[in-house]
Amino acid sequence: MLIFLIGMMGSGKTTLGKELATELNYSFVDLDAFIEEKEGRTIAQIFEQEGQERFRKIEREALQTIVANYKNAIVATGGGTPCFFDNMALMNAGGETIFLDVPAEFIAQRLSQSDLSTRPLLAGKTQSELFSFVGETLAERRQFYAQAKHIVARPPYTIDALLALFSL
Ligand SMILES: Nc1ncnc2c1ncn2[C@@H]1O[C@H](COP(=O)(O)OP(=O)(O)OP(=O)(O)O)[C@@H](O)[C@H]1O
Ligand SMILES: O=C(O)C1=C[C@@H](O)[C@@H](O)[C@H](O)C1
Ligand SMILES: [Mg+2]
Repeated sequence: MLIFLIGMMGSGKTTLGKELATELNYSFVDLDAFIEEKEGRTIAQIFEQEGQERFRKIEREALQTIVANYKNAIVATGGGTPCFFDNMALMNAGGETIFLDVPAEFIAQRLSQSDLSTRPLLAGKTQSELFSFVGETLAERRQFYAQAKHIVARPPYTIDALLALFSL
């Protein structure tokens, strides 16, 4: 089974995805890391050198490669992945999708304690800009995220909550 974790930057896709893969003895694929390895440069460099539009095409192709080549894997997607092309339909057809619906205030709080320079959409933002950006972006993206087959909408955001979705 392929399980895609979706949600905003900072919702915990990478952190929870790694734990879930270990628990299920599945492979773990982080879409951002997969792209960085394939391209030989960081996400920030891709944005800087070629812009977001090109990044979204690279991201779409990487997602197609993963759907075609992995069988039992947890895939932590990028925060924007569900919102471009028909990526949501591709993931729903290829496996199970789980939206980590973490409130904007939690996310902004977590992100404010992390390194923003690796996240090009957040780099250089002040604390108050970060809080408004997260709130507004989540509101815009919700229509895409909400197409997930499963939604974890309240704490605790733990792997037990994810395992319970599949009665595992
Ligand atoms: N359940 C949690 N409780 C508290 N903090 C958490 C939790 N999950 C993740 N974090 C922290 O939040 C930050 C972002 O988590 P993580 O990198 O897993 O998010 P992400 O969804 O993969 O984000 P991105 O889309 O930017 O890759 C990290 O600093 C992580 O330690
Ligand atoms: O939310 C987003 O649009 C992004 C999230 C990250 O995972 C990266 O994919 C990139 O920084 C863009
Ligand atoms: Mg991540």
